[in-house]
Amino acid sequence: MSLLSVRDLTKHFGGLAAVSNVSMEIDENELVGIIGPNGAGKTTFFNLITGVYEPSEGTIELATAEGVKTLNGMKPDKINGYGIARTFQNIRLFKEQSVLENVLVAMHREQGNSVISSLLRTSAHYETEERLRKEAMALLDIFDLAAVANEKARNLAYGQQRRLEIVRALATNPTVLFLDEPAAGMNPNETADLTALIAQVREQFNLTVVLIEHDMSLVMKICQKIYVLEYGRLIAQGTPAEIQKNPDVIKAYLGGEL
Ligand SMILES: Nc1ncnc2c1ncn2[C@@H]1O[C@H](COP(=O)(O)OP(=O)(O)OP(=O)(O)O)[C@@H](O)[C@H]1O
Repeated sequence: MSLLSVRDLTKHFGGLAAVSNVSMEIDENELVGIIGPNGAGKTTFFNLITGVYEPSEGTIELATAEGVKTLNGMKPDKINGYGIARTFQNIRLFKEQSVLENVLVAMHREQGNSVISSLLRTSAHYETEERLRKEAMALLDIFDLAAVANEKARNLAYGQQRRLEIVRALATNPTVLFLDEPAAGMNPNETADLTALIAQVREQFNLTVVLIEHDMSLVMKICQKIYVLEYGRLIAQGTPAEIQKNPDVIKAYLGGEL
């Protein structure tokens, strides 16, 4: 079986089928892009996989160390515990906390550190804290954020905040990383740097990456496989080269250049 297997996934909002009969098989270590016009159902698809919404129909299965898990109906934290992490289209940081604290909070959720052990402040607790701090700093360093570790998140430049979001997702130690428009609002240089970083961390942490992105330069450059949604339906799938010449895809983008 693939790592993530989605079958006939459907989500209705009243009379609207935001996602309609979508099936996907995503393999371990694959880098997958999901594209489509505004309102095509891309974010809803992410919300279904990550437990924000429950599917109206269909199944989502993830191969884990404990066997195949059906994710339908699971809460986001539990799904995260099985190795799926995500970022959001709109930045969701703790703006008044430092960059480092933002990462540590994400790690603590993964460690399941109890309030009691924090209160007792045992030496084991201090050792764990120190190890987590080092890991957090190492992650921040990869994303060129170590120098601003003690800054409040609100003081970071926009592109840095977007990178910090990815660090926070990585801090939960995922096997699959879902990125919702990671390059949104970035300039071409920032987008190019981010593209390289995503490819690098995928390699380094042996991750599977699924990203929604409107920036075609990023999608076409790094994705091995692209899925195209339109009005909630999957209208095409293939390699970047196949997608670029697919007539249905070109039509969906109103004849625009891909
Ligand atoms: N909670 C909700 N309640 C009602 N309708 C919703 C809800 N969430 C999404 N929709 C609708 O579902 C459809 C798909 O929205 P979605 O945000 O998934 O599209 P998208 O492809 O991510 O769009 P964009 O590229 O603009 O972010 C849209 O018509 C949207 O208005």
